[in-house]
Amino acid sequence: MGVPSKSAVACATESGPFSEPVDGQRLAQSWLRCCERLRAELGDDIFNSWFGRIELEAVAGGHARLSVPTRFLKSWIDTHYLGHITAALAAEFGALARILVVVRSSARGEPQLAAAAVCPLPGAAKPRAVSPAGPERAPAARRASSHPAPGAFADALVGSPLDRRLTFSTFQVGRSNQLAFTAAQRVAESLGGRASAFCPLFIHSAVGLGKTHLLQAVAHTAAAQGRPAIYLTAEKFMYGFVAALQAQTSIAFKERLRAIDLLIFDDAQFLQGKTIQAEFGHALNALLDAGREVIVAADRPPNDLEALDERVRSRLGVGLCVEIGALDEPLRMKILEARVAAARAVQPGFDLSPAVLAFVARSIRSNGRDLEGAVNRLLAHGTLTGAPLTVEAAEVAIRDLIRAHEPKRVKIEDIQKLVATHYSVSRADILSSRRTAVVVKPRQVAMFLAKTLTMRSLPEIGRRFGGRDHTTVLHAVRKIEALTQSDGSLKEEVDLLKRMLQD
Ligand SMILES: Nc1ncnc2c1ncn2[C@@H]1O[C@H](COP(=O)(O)OP(=O)(O)OP(=O)(O)O)[C@@H](O)[C@H]1O
Repeated sequence: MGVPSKSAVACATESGPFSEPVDGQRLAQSWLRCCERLRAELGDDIFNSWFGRIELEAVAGGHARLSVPTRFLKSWIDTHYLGHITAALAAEFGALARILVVVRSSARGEPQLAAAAVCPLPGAAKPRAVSPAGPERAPAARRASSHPAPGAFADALVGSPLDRRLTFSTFQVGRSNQLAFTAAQRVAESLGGRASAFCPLFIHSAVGLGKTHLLQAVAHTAAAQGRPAIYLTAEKFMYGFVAALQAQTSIAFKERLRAIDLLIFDDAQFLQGKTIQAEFGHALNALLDAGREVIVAADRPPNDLEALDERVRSRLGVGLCVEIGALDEPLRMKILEARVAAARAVQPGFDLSPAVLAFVARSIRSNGRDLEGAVNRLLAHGTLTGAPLTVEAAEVAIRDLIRAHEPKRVKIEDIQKLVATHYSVSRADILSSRRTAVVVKPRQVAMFLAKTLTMRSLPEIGRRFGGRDHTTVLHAVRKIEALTQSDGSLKEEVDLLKRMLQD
């Protein structure tokens, strides 16, 4: 346990219940009692999450000054727990005119535990009586910052497993991922030095477009350099935090997390639970304030992570935010060729003709995972049949992968039903020969949708709309096309119907 520094203790001069500065020993003992009260009042979870790093620095002149390591924690305490702290301090020192929470130095390195009274870790031996003579760390604080704790806590900080194939050299670069690739490389190169200019780096994309691949590439580079970095999925973080709470080592967990140079955080969209999110925000702030490097990936940009606390979102959004776009055909081809070359290392006879490669690159547009799946299918097909792989055979082998991503087939009958319901007419009205405005408009909209959402020809659509001529259909299509250019609300209506039919 440390002693409040002389200057901190003596700085307040106003009169009040404690117009004389409280001496270090009394301060430390009183704060320990406050902590016990707060823990009893708020429960272990909340206490361990928020109060472990608060230090009572001074009580004098009717004022108390507490310090915390980050701005985030300060604002959290100010908003949520100032009343509790005020009451706990009042029980020790009588009513105080002002409670001030300040942020301690954000320089790298350990918090200045020696200069203030800190709360004990749960389960730690009670701190010895404080010596007013000089700075000395509490046994609990010493354990938190320098020794790995056993069991669940140690396991929680091992990080998520890395796939050794996911490196920068196996990542294929194209138009849609060039920026994300370059930024991730910069983060990897800046390790150990100052944080890159665009920290935190936030990478987002739809599934399977290479976020994890890039993040793990950064982690491999860090590992090769022997830097203190950790790759964590949101799931692993949540497991680690809950395990640490259960093992009553959450403060040590947080200390360890904040001692790293680089946090690589994947699948941020899965972060759930208020306490856990708050902890993540807390760790994030501590790292960023200390100039550490942070890289985060999610399936959407920070602002769209609705489940995340507003403050975490905005903190994530202050650095560089990069989207990986859909893989275009040349990039799909590069990924396929690289995969085939890797497969050949395991099975030397394996190859795909340029025609098959082109067919796969053209047909599988979804993502890297499906491209990988396609190569595995074709490899298995070749191994099992021993026959040369034609485009026709390849089509059969990967048919389900292609189908899974084809746009939903829309039926003319469904269009007619939906449009009729939307305009409050019957399907029979749409198919009838009635020419009143109330029926003509829905009929024309339905014909337009049939032409744009299905592969049917004009004559076939005419037949399906009560045996009309194809010129009638063409007229309807042109008319709705023209109207949607000038009439915004009709355009919205048609777009909505389209979305409803395609979902
Ligand atoms: N540009 C690329 N070069 C090489 N492989 C790629 C590329 N993009 C994606 N892949 C491969 O596609 C597969 C899926 O990629 P990854 O897991 O990185 O996607 P993700 O964006 O993290 O997806 P999710 O959102 O589902 O987590 C991996 O095997 C990865 O190696």
